Amino acid sequence: MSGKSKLLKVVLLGDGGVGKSSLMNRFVSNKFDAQSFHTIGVEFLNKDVSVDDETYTMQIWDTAGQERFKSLRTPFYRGADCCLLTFAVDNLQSFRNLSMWRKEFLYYADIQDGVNFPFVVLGNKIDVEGRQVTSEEARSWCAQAGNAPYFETSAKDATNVDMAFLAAVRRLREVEDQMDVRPAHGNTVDLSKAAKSKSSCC
Ligand SMILES: Nc1nc2c(ncn2[C@@H]2O[C@H](COP(=O)(O)OP(=O)(O)OP(=O)(O)O)[C@@H](O)[C@H]2O)c(=O)[nH]1
Repeated sequence: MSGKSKLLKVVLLGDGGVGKSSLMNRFVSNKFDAQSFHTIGVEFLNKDVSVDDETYTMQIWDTAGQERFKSLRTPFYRGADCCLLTFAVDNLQSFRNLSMWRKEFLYYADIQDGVNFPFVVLGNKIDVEGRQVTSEEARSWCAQAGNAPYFETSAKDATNVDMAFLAAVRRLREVEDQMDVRPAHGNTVDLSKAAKSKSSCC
């Protein structure tokens, strides 16, 4: 791939054990380790991709989901271009914690406009029996969280893994396109008022 690809920082978040490292390894190296160890802090891997004729280097940051590693992972959220919020469909608590993960990300990444940030949600381990979260429940959570795209994945058998990561790039492009066409109310300077205030000043 040419040296012109854009670098995208993608952060993977979710409870410990939901399969974040396994998803990253499946996507980047097409490998799966049934004995995957918990991540300590963060790790990252790069993968070059092509989406709608544009090339990108996805820099995927895999974070440690366990609570005790919070202070090690949060400094890495700043500058993220997209965030993959991950839970395991056989673990209800990991689904309930999605709101907490979204909030933690927005706070430490210092992002005010969460609705317009490109999140993608992954319900992983769909190959496992004993599902505790339905697709409808997951979709309805995504709808109220800025309409984040939702994918049901299996890092084990590779179901939808590529699609979910590439969706993060597409979501980012969509959000950027929306921002481009939206009038910039917050930054608009009313020149007539500016002129008035200047004339009344000292
Ligand atoms: N059956 C099945 N097992 C999976 C899948 N994804 C991950 N696992 C297993 O789940 C366990 C935890 O996976 P990890 O990828 O280490 O989870 P993690 O989210 O990175 O965990 P932390 O590093 O603690 O945050 C490992 O034993 C994996 O082999 C999947 O899609 N299906």
